[in-house]
Amino acid sequence: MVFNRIAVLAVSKPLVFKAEQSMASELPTDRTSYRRASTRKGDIVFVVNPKGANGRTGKEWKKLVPYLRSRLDGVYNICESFTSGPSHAIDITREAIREGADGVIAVGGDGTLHEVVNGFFWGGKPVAAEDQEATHTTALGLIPLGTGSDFARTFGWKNDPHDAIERIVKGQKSRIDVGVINGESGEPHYFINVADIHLSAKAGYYASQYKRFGNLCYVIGALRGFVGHKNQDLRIKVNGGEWEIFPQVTALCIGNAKFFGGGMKITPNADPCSGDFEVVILQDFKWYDFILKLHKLYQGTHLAEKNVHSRSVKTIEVEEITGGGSIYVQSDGEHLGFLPRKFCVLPAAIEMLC
Ligand SMILES: Nc1ncnc2c1ncn2[C@@H]1O[C@H](COP(=O)(O)OP(=O)(O)OP(=O)(O)O)[C@@H](O)[C@H]1O
Repeated sequence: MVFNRIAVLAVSKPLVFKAEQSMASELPTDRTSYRRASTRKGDIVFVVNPKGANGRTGKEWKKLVPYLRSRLDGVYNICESFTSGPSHAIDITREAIREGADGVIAVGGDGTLHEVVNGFFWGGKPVAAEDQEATHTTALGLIPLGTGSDFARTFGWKNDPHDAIERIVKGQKSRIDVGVINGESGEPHYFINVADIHLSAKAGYYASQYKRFGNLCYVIGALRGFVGHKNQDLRIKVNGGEWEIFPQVTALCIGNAKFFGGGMKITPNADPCSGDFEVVILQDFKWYDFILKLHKLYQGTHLAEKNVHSRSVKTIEVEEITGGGSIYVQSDGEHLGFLPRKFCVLPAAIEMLC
């Protein structure tokens, strides 16, 4: 894989912190990545999606930099790297880990976090520092500045970047689980929040086209998702057991954490430190069920409904019974393709600043 290089911005003397100056209105045209600062104070790499939340992330980040500098200067080298487009955060993260960064912080929404998490892996294995003598691992961090920022909700984190910086300063870490998704071919794909199938995934696919409307994008996405929607019979295999048939599935959601779709508590018992996913299957929902039961989905009280099934799993395979690969799959709000897919939990796979 070829990496191009982007500016490295470090606060430590003699290096000059250039974060404010670099926040140009134009993005760098070359796709470049993180390079380690020369002093060995410990590097924290901030992977900033300037286009997150319809450009709000870039503006908020610019305002945040002086505060960040005041809180972290003297403790860490602060390195910032702006993403130039989709998937760039993956490359930046891999390079930062190989170079021995102490932390990689996703600055943006769940999509940016998702890409940073994918950067912790390569070729089906965790990425490691090139320096064989490195004694630390790279921790994942998050400054939630996206449209939905659903992952942060599980931890009860407010959408306040100053709080997020305090978490980085405190340096308290927990190991959290990551989900891995395998398809019929290709590289495994990783997720940290919720992976979901069918109507919700189709709605998410459309919602991503309306992010300029803020949280309203999820309503628009759901309305568009309903057009032509049909509940489908699906076959699932849990923890390597027997295949089971679930008729008339509206959506199947695999939660490593609890929230998706801009605050819906879809998998209310999921816990990213548990070593298990919570799987929630909605069956035979009609459009009016969403109107009548929407408040329950937001409160996480929908599990008591008779056509909602929930269970704790370590692996789940999902297939269509009939049909030709038209059932949408998304992970962490990012479109991933279509069924079939296999989802496995990787317990305690990443150390997170939380
Ligand atoms: N420079 C860029 N220009 C355009 N798109 C980008 C750029 N960098 C990253 N992206 C893409 O932007 C998408 C959305 O980013 P992000 O998740 O940060 O914000 P959001 O969608 O507003 O928030 P949320 O996912 O929490 O709703 C990601 O899928 C990512 O691939």
